[in-house]
Amino acid sequence: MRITAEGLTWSVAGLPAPVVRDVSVDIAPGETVGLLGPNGSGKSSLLRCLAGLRTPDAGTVRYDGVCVRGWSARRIARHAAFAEQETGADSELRVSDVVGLGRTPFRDRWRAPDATDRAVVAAALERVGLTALADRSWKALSGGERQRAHIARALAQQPYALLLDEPTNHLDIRHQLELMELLSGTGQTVLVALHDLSLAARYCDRLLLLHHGRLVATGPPSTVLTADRLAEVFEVDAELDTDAVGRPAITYRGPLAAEKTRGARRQGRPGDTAIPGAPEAAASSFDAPASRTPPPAARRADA
Ligand SMILES: Nc1ncnc2c1ncn2[C@@H]1O[C@H](COP(=O)(O)OP(=O)(O)OP(=O)(O)O)[C@@H](O)[C@H]1O
Repeated sequence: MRITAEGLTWSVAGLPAPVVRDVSVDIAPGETVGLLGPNGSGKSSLLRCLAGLRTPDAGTVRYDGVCVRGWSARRIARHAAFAEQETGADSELRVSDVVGLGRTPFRDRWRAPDATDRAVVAAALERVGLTALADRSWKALSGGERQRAHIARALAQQPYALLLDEPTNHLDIRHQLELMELLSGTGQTVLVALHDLSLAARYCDRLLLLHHGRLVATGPPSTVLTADRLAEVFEVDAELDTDAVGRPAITYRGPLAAEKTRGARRQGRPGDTAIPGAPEAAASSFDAPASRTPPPAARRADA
């Protein structure tokens, strides 16, 4: 499924500037796109706008060219699954019940899960390596296990697109790598917010870089991740090299000294139009490559 947004702006009353500011993106079917940006740059808010959980003040979100404004949550959920950073841990449910919530958009309200639902849930648990914990109480899970269960819930939704907010932040390195391999191999459209730039560089086809709510760069990892941009946006001193498969390899020397970052902060504060060093941002926002992999074929009744 292609996800496009044009001129998205989302504000919160009382804040001096919109949280998401005039963002345009075009994510091709089957693409794995990393959403990067410092804390508070608007990644979660943009994901929520794209998942229909926030109504933008301006701009449109389209799934395969159809504007989703006014769509019910159920209809959205039949197209895109959204997994948030943190959710409540007090549930009395079993792990398989939580993953089974991903089947809700396809069931009548009062119908119990059927054999298809159970098979889909079992397959999703298997894909994230949680089969052995299917009957475990949700409350008993570790943070990383819970995070993998949320991914399983999103997979059980059998969406055309996955919108994931920092899905690796509680995972050990093996599970981080496994998850990124899983995501980049699903064939679904994936937009994933990540703080780990190296993971993003290695597994994503393309990156979107947000700063103060604006999209300041988009393109393949090798063009988005440059030493200058890491200095300007993340305020770190980094050295960029190329790894054995041609992806950027980052070595961090440390945070930039305060005097070096003051200029970048001044230039990037709310109200500015764009940060220096990223003049191509607006012009290159619509550079999605042609479809790489078709969306999952056999699914279920559509909206
Ligand atoms: N409902 C809200 N009410 C008030 N402020 C909000 C709300 N939602 C987002 N913000 C503010 O908007 C900014 C962007 O938040 P958002 O969560 O989208 O950033 P983020 O890039 O996902 O950050 P992080 O990397 O820390 O998770 C933050 O300053 C946040 O405090």
